[in-house]
Amino acid sequence: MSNIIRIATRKSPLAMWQAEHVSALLTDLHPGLEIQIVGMTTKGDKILDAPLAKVGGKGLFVKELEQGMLEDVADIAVHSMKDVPVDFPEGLHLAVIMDREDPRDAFVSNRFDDLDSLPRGACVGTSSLRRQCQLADRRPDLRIEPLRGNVNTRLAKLDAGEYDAIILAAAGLMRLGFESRIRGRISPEDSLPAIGQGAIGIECRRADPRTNDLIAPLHHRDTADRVLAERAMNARLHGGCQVPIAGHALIEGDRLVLKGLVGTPDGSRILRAESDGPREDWEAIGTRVADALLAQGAGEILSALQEP
Ligand SMILES: NCc1[nH]cc(CCC(=O)O)c1CC(=O)O
Repeated sequence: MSNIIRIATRKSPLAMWQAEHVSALLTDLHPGLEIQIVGMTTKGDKILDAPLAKVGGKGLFVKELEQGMLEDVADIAVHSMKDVPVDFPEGLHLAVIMDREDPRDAFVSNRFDDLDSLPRGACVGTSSLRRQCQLADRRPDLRIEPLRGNVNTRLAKLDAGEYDAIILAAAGLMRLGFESRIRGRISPEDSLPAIGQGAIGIECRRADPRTNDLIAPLHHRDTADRVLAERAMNARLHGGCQVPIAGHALIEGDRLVLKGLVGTPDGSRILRAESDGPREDWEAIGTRVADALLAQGAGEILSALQEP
């Protein structure tokens, strides 16, 4: 056992790519280490017709992987940080946050160059309340239609003519070799990215020093400080479910700057806040941005959305 690391992952092409990526980095770091990839189907992969916000939110994609580590059928789980809930089950922790890919949203279309070129009333696919809210604010005339499924499925639906354009994370497209499908990257001013977007995290058992030591070199401090600030904001704002919240941090020298946003799905209200401070104060910065949003009424917006 001592020379093997078992990676729990979802079986979607993006999740598999990310697991293989971590596998390749670990075998480079530790020659002789053997990696086994344990593919799992999560509840979130099975329920494809309902909006995620309605069926229980993001945790649906990680619970089975966490169970695998607790039951010792896997040693680590590789996640898109965007999909990782704020809290971890007893005994597990987020050991590593890896170097971030482009965190921006991407505009993907076969006919149009960017948001501004879309004709009045054009149909745009996204199931993310965060993207929907910012899109509706900028272009209230657009028809925004739900779009679920993995990245490959979403591209296929665009190609089948179901939408004039779709919005996806640039990171997922780049990882899967679809960079050429990106017509434009949407600036954070126009679409503030999701908390953790573009970053990969590795979760493992706390009481497993061997595994923690083996993966530690994959930790990327700049990305970690940024993503932890974004997550601290999220923790203060609510907890779990899928809601129109965006958070994006940058490092400038030894300072960390965090922008946050909460809005209504129809874009009729959008609250924004920003704060900065020494990078090691990521938690306080995240909390400050959340408090500034709450002072503007974010609590009412979020609780209205979470009512059954
Ligand atoms: N919600 C699914 C998901 N989780 C992570 C990514 C993209 C990769 C990343 O953010 O690291 C995607 C697809 C998308 O939003 O287009």
